[in-house]
Amino acid sequence: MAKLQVAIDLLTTEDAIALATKVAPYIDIIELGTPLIKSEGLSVITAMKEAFPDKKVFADFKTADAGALEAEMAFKAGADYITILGAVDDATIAGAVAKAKEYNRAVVVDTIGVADRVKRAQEVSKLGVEFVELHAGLDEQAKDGYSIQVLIDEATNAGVPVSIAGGVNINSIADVKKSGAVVAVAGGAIYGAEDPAAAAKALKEALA
Ligand SMILES: O=C(CO)[C@H](O)[C@H](O)COP(=O)(O)O
Repeated sequence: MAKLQVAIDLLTTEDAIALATKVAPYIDIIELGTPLIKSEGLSVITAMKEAFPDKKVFADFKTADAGALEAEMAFKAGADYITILGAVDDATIAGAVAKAKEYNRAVVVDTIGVADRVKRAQEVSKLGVEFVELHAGLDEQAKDGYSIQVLIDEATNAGVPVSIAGGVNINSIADVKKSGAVVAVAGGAIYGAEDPAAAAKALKEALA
């Protein structure tokens, strides 16, 4: 069954932990968004892992260089996963993967900004990453004509383990599931909901 990842794009540790507390029963992976980590620093990773030791904590670093160094920072702070950008040199991804092996953690490649996401997903999968995030970021989603269907079609054809991120919600979750993605990432559909727990529960049930 595909896992459900909540992307916490809030700005304080307090708000992030409060949200995670509400949705934890329905969530497999807790993602600390890039703005949250920039706002609070590495301490938010440590606080989240201490609060939820049984959940996977995903640090959305979106690292562009110094993969080994940044991976070590994330893993030492308590992260189970770090994201490295797919648009960068293979050496950056390979450096992070080597560190992940040392710490028994994992690397996820984020394809935000990559023109051919499927081709890059297939390439970086050979470097030993856990899975590849087929991702349309918040700015891309805000553009006229954006549809998550493009990510769903890409996941269906990827042939390597992928997640989908970019507007996953209750209307798209059935197609996300059908695509074979190993993880469905939902941010705004959960933290922006009037009842985040109910929203997470509905998404989790749709993946079952
Ligand atoms: O990484 C991100 C932005 O860069 C978001 O966390 C990701 O796009 C998922 O959020 P949403 O479901 O709100 O699109």
